[in-house]
Amino acid sequence: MQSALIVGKKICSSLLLRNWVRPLSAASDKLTNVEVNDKTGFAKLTMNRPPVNGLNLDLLRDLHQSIQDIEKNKCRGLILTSASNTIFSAGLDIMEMYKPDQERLKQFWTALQDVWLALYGSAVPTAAAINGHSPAGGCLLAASCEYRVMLPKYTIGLNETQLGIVAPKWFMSTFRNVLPRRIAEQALTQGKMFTSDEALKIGLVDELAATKEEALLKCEKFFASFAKTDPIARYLTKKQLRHNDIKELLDEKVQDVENFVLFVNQPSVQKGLGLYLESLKKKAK
Ligand SMILES: CCCCC/C=C\C/C=C\C=C\CC(=O)SCCNC(=O)CCNC(=O)[C@H](O)C(C)(C)COP(=O)(O)OP(=O)(O)OC[C@H]1O[C@@H](n2cnc3c(N)ncnc32)[C@H](O)[C@@H]1OP(=O)(O)O
Repeated sequence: MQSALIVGKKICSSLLLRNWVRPLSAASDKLTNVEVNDKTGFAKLTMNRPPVNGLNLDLLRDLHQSIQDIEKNKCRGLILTSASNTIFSAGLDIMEMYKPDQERLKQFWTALQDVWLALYGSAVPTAAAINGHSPAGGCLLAASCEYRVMLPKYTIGLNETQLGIVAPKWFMSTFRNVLPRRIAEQALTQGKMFTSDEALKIGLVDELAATKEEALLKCEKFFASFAKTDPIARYLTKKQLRHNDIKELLDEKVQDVENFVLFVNQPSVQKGLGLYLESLKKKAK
């Protein structure tokens, strides 16, 4: 595990200090970084896998560990964001799916399931400060949170159909939890990527912010809106609302991994992934 959890149980639950707690070790070699504001109890979980926060097995495992740690420490809010200035997350690291090692491929998908289950079902209030592009798996993470604040001039969406991929049911449930059903259906079938303005208009994000700092503040303001609610009642309400989506994946977790492995190993899918990777690399030249 490479996550830098820089808060101990004491700090998080007793809320003693005033500012964001500084990292204990340099953040540059960590895939995720957690900072807890000991005054508010809000945790900032930053993805830090340059260049694009591609969700590979290691980053997913780190994310899972960090979410669990934040949860265990009874933080009062979790803000998911990115260390990059332009990318929230490019979604799944396609290298994990292209010519894969079969055992690792299973672990990879299981790790994604675990991150989703932890984030979507988190007892701690969650928000995403989307400070860059957020396609596919990046959008999944943001949409799994309860609130989203996005910076202008970026794009977000579940673009799977454009890549010849059928998004799994739990990706779709996540979208349906945020968007009106008809808009979710159109967005998913078209594989549409929305600009920040469009995302705001359809309700995929809740607010726009000019800077990352402003986005973080807006996420904190969202958490503050729960000041007068009972945390247990709040969580049980969220839990019930999300119960069916979570149960559906839990009931089919192993089958879902098998579906994924079967799908990814199809020669046509491998060919498509190879071409897509090439196109991304050509674009970078
Ligand atoms: C019914 C049964 C169902 C079973 C389940 C089946 C299937 C589900 C399977 C899969 C689900 C997948 C969901 C996903 O998340 S797939 C990933 C989708 N992501 C994308 O399409 C985004 C692609 N990337 C981009 O659009 C741009 O890179 C981006 C806008 C994010 C950033 O642009 P920018 O110009 O800043 O940077 P680039 O030069 O494009 O990229 C830099 C560098 O990074 C590499 N790269 C980018 N994205 C990825 C990625 N997702 N995976 C791996 N590598 C990526 C890019 O190639 C460049 O590399 P290099 O040239 O520097 O080596």
